[in-house]
Amino acid sequence: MTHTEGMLRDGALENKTIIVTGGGTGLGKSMAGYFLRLGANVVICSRKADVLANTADELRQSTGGRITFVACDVRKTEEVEQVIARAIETFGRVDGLVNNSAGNFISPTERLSYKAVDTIVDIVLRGTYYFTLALGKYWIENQIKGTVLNIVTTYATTGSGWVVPSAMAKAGVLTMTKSLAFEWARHGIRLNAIAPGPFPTKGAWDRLFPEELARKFSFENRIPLARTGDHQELANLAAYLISNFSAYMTGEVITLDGGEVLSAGQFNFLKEVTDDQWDAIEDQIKSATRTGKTPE
Ligand SMILES: CCCCCCCCCCC/C=C/C(=O)SCCNC(=O)CCNC(=O)[C@H](O)C(C)(C)COP(=O)(O)OP(=O)(O)OC[C@H]1O[C@@H](n2cnc3c(N)ncnc32)[C@H](O)[C@@H]1OP(=O)(O)O
Ligand SMILES: NC(=O)C1=CN([C@@H]2O[C@H](COP(=O)(O)OP(=O)(O)OC[C@H]3O[C@@H](n4cnc5c(N)ncnc54)[C@H](OP(=O)(O)O)[C@@H]3O)[C@@H](O)[C@H]2O)C=CC1
Repeated sequence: MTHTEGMLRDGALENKTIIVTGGGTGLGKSMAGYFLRLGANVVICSRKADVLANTADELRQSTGGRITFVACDVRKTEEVEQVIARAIETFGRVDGLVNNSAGNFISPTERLSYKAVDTIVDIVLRGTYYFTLALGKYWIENQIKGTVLNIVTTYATTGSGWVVPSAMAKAGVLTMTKSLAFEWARHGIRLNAIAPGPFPTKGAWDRLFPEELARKFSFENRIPLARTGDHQELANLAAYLISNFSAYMTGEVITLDGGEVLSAGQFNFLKEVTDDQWDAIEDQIKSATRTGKTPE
């Protein structure tokens, strides 16, 4: 068994219909593909109909699963409602939602226009709560114990410069996850989140790790486990969180980042110390301890 293999058993998502926003590309596409392999019906949506159509064809062929797509800008409530209506029309009901659509780019904040900030916040925060609110109303009215999975980021908790609109919006999504998890638990609706570290995708790399940066920074130095994530690792966790296997978990955010977020540890700079230096340091500390000991 390796980390690039599917984790859940065949049929683990049988009879579930799951909407994956931003499911035409990147991590959304990988999650959608794995959900199909586990027997789910999948609806993918985003703005680009041609990208969605190609992905739906590809995944239908590679998995033999049931998938449909609807073009939708998550910032428009009427389009969000159309996706849900089409999912119900096609598959009879909706059981799960993965809020994965996002917009982001690195920039010094003082260079941003108001519109640039609004664009990111609207896609990430507004888009997520529009979809969650619309489905929550449907689930409560129809007594369906739905599940929401929100894809956030590690800096939703730590904060981060140079991606401030995304950090503000993802933090809002995280707070919504926890708040609604409590409020809607009485309806059997669960909400959880994943905070991924770096997982190579064209969308993220073009906007957050362009060539100019890639030449200067290496993931091997940055990430304790010395690699980026594999899409299947994220899909495995997502499938678990959207499945009934996680029925007792709600309001949780799970970090999947090879330990990247732990770099704030105050003594982590000691990574640079060699074995010989440690021998000398140990001697110094022990000697200071002996000198400082109170005589018996
Ligand atoms: C050292 C190691 C670090 C490695 C890090 C690795 C990666 C870690 C990942 C961390 C977390 C990742 C989170 C993610 O969200 S990744 C997902 C990224 N994917 C996308 O963003 C896909 C969708 N994005 C887009 O479509 C566009 O990028 C955009 C969000 C901008 C939306 O496009 P749209 O066409 O709707 O908008 P406009 O082009 O009209 O732009 C709107 C305003 O924004 C201004 N803008 C756009 N880009 C920039 C820029 N680069 N800098 C400054 N301003 C920008 C644009 O000018 C518009 O404003 P104005 O009209 O006022 O000019
Ligand atoms: N890759 C990584 O390292 C990390 C990613 N993440 C998160 O993972 C998720 C997926 O990102 P990733 O796969 O890397 O990047 P992608 O760019 O591939 O995915 C973003 C998706 O969002 C869709 N989208 C953008 N704007 C809208 C909109 N207005 N309405 C509907 N859909 C929209 C895009 O499709 P379209 O353009 O057709 O609308 C695209 O499919 C995001 O939430 C991101 O924040 C978090 C941490 C790290």
